[in-house]
Amino acid sequence: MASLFFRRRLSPASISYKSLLHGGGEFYLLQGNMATEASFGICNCLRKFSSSTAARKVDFTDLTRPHTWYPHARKKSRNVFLHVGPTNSGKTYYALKQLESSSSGVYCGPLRLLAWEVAKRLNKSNVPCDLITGQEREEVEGARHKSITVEMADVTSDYDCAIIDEIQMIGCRTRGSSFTRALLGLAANELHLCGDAAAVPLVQEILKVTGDTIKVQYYERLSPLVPLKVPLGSFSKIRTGDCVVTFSRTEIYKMKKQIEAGGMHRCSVVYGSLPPETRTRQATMFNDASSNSDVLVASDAIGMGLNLNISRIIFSTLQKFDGVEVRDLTVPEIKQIAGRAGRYKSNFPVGEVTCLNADDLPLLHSSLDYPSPVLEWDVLIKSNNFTMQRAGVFPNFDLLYMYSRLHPKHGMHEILEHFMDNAKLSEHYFIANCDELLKVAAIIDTLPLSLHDKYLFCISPVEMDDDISSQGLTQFATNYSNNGLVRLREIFTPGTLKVPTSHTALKELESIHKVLDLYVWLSYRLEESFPDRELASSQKAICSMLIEEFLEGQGWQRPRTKRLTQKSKSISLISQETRQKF
Ligand SMILES: Nc1ncnc2c1ncn2[C@@H]1O[C@H](COP(=O)(O)OP(=O)(O)OP(=O)(O)O)[C@@H](O)[C@H]1O
Ligand SMILES: [Mg+2]
Repeated sequence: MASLFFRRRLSPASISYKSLLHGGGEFYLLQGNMATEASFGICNCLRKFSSSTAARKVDFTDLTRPHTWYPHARKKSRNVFLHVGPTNSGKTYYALKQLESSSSGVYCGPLRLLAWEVAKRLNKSNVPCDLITGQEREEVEGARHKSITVEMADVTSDYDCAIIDEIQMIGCRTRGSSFTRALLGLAANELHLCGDAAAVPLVQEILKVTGDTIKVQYYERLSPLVPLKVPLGSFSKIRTGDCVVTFSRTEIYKMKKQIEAGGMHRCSVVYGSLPPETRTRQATMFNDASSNSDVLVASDAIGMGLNLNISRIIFSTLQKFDGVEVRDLTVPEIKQIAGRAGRYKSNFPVGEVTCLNADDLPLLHSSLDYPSPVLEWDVLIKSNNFTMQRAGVFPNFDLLYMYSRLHPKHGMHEILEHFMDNAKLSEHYFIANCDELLKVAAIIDTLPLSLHDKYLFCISPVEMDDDISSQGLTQFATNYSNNGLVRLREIFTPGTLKVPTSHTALKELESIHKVLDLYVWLSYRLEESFPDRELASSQKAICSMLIEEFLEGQGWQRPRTKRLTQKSKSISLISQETRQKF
């Protein structure tokens, strides 16, 4: 029974490295090769599973030994290097140097933008490098290196060198389990972990049972970051290289308008729900001294690892709405964002940081002075997105499946809830928050889909709080369940996209982009059933082009540099062709 199970699951549709994950989005579990991941502990369960009496004795909710799920990595004695220190201290730079000189390797980043940046950098240094995220596969001939989003980590391949960037994300309530999986599962001779020193004790504890060798290397900031004693006070004092940080999209556009009304500056904008390609172009434009854009207005979407030519960070507020409540920014959040100013080797070697309002300065200064990184975890636990000194873990599909065999009447929602309520964990782990999955499960449980299909829809990059995005998912799942084939045109009419004329229309276009992105994600996992990837991709490009036209209308200017002009042209060409088609 166990082998049949494996054979069936190893069929291309269900497994192939083309995998089950999405990257750069919001929730990620699982990976390319579920069956192999089932590994030692679970294999034993599978064997026992052939006898239903024995199976009943196995507690599939026992997640106390996640390191045993990765037999491939456990066969290696890995040299683990922890590169820790403040922002802008060269951690990622050093690790990437090791990757570049390795015979094969993988960079695992927390964001699509970082994966793109690293792939570009390696290819530029003549190290052919594939780019793989949930929604992209850019393969380069002869590549033995990959730059990926962490959820795409392949725990069945051998690497000479692997990097996991921003390892402190292991404590993130939703995405931490993907970092844990990469940490325990990457089969690399050398594993480089970059991030905050706060992660050191936890990583050391977790790796005590793996037999790996660990070395910790501490870094110092490469260029100074100066907290200013005076607030900005007014946008009339904005200057080239400034980045104003605020957390709502309405505020971002309001501030952009206010700054541009002064007639001295043009602003690029970067925030989470902008399509990633638009975010990159906005950031590139800001970085390019010859473009018109010289000021950035951004949310904390700039907060991780990105290298931007920022001279001064100006916090317009030190509070943000985190989806549940308005709360103060945590110390690490403030440090991460402030750390974007004065990047080493950028146009501004000395960074400055201040607030718009004088009232916020004391909190800013005390946060930047905060001494003990380990204590920071105490602060982290109070924020809703991190947990203290524990790493996220989540049952892989095998466990859910085996549990479901014992409880055939249970839908995905009940199974997930059961794991949430009953999971046994060791003291270093917490079970990842799966609220988003539960919302999807409640919808797809009404459809006659296999558990595997349901699982796929659950882990897809849908934002259930976004009406259009959740409607898109429901429609895709319904059509898939009815016909086994989902044509994009059944849900979306190409040729109807327009430049938004209001903020509501802009938001709608951003959501449509998310639905198209979801289609592309599904098309990489259910290729035959979602055949219109090319159309979805070209429509995504149109969405970002129209959003950029909106930004232009808001005072933003198209870049004048040759490289960027060519980029814009190719996007226009795609859209023209697509428009002609319809
Ligand atoms: N030895 C070096 N020579 C040249 N440039 C360097 C060197 N070290 C770092 N840099 C550059 O300095 C900038 C910051 O380095 P890096 O991105 O590695 O910092 P980091 O510590 O990873 O920061 P963060 O915590 O924000 O991710 C990058 O632009 C990087 O290319
Ligand atoms: Mg870094």
